[in-house]
Amino acid sequence: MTAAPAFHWLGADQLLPALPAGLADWLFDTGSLTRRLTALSAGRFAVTPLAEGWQSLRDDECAALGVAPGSEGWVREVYLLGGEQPWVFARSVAARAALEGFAPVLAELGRRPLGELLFSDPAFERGALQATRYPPAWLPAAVRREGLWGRRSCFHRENLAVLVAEVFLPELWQYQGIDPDAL
Ligand SMILES: C=C(O[C@@H]1C=C(C(=O)O)C=C[C@H]1O)C(=O)O
Repeated sequence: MTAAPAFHWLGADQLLPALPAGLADWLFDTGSLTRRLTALSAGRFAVTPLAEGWQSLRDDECAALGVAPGSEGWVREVYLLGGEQPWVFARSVAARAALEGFAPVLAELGRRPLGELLFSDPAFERGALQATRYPPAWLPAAVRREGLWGRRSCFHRENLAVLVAEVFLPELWQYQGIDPDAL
C-alpha cells in the first residue's frame, strides 16, 4: 500500500478563487465527462481498460466510501481517449460490502464508458466534486508526472457508492491550445 502523500481533496469553495477559469470549468463540471469528451473529439472518443478487479482500496478511497482502512473493493482503471490520445486517466472504485449484484455489471463494462451506466440510471445521485493535484505515485507509469489536476466524486444508488476519480492529462489541454504547465 503506497503511503498517502501529503495532499488533500478540496471542494469548489476552497479552490475556485485561485483556479484559472479554463481549469475550473473542467474540474467542477457536473455533467458526464464521457459526453463532454465525445463532443470535444467530434465522436472520436474511446475507453481503454487498464486494470479491473478486486483490490485493497487506498486510505483516501476508504474514507470517501465510509469503509474501514484496507477494505477491499472493485477497481476499474481506464484511459479515456480523444482522437486515439489518452486525455484522462480514470480510477473508479466501489467497496465490496456494497457491491451485491453490481460487481458483475461493472465487470461486463469492458470498453463501454462507466458514465453510460451512471448517467442513464436516474437512481444514481452524484455527490460533490473535489479536486487536487494528483499524487504521481498513483498514476500509471506511462502518464506519471507531477502536478496533474484530478477530480473525484461519489455516485450513490441506495447502499451502493461508486467513487470516480478522473485525472486530466496534458494531451487534453494541448488539444485545446492550453499550456498544461500553466495550470
Ligand atoms: C462518470 C463518467 O464515466 C467516465 C467513464 C469511466 C469509465 O469508463 O471507467 C470512468 C470515468 C468517467 O470519466 C462520466 O462519463 O462522467
